[in-house]
Amino acid sequence: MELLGNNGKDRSSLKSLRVGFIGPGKMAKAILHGLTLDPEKKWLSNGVWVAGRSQRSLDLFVKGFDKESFQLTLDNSELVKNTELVFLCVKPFQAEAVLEQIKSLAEDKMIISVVAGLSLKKIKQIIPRCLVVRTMPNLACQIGKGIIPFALEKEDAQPNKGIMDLVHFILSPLGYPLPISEELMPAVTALTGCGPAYVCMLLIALIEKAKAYGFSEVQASQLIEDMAFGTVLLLKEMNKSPYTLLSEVKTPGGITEAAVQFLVRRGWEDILIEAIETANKKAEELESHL
Ligand SMILES: NC(=O)C1=CN([C@@H]2O[C@H](COP(=O)(O)OP(=O)(O)OC[C@H]3O[C@@H](n4cnc5c(N)ncnc54)[C@H](O)[C@@H]3O)[C@@H](O)[C@H]2O)C=CC1
Ligand SMILES: O=C(O)[C@@H]1CCC=N1
Repeated sequence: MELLGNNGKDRSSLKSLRVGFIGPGKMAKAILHGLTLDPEKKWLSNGVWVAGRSQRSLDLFVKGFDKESFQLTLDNSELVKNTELVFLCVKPFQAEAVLEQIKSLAEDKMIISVVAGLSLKKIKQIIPRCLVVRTMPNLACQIGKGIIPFALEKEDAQPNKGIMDLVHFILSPLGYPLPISEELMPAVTALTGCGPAYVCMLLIALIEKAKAYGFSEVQASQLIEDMAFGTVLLLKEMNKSPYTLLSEVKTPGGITEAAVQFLVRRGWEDILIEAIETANKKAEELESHL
């Protein structure tokens, strides 16, 4: 595959790589923002192609960016014709139709799919001669802090090392790329793909309670968001585990312990675990239907 120059080891060919996004939605925008964080700006210098279903969605997508850097199209095939690296960012049930549309033009190109439930096998069934990467990022890609588990096809038992390095190289401006085996995709979908939603639910509950105690909306948001931010930063900067920090906050016989014991009695952890299992099951079901 020419684009990969010597199995991904030759990076000089990447300088001229043209990137495209099919599906100008939330995830594509997060990835685009993430790519702009790359210090060499290598991905955007050749012009970025974006394909969508309506001109309005395309215009909204590039709002806030330098429009000159983009080629917008309503034709997915035109995008694939003009790019070497395609981020597939449509909803799961839209993906197969898109792959069928682009299949004759996508041979020998690289497709990075973020589509939940869409297997490597399914993509290769439709486009046998493309290089495909299956990922499950989260929206923190937008600020270069995403977790990006990815799976590659395996030649024999192991994925090709050169390709693995290349994928790291492409995805690293978005955060933390993590190679995993494809069987774990439903699990990471349930944990880190959906994860920002669980964190937001916790924050919303606390913000609502702060408002009920009489804090203004602005104060309540600041109190809770900064508390959460400080907590995670403390874990990271002091290399502390959540288990340790929990025991440090929880004075024996004290106030935190009263709240923690209540949560344990009410099965808070079990509820969360069941929610993750529900998401995992849903991701597996999606995979069997796509
Ligand atoms: N939102 C999230 O946090 C995450 C989403 N994903 C995956 O990313 C994918 C996209 O999700 P979102 O960005 O949230 O959805 P979205 O609805 O914001 O974006 C999908 C976009 O695809 C466009 N589209 C639909 N059919 C099309 C077609 N035939 N050709 C071109 N464009 C078409 C839609 O108009 C829309 O702009 C999904 O498959 C989802 O599983 C993965 C990880 C996290
Ligand atoms: O809710 C969803 O289906 C997608 C997958 C992970 C996050 N959003």
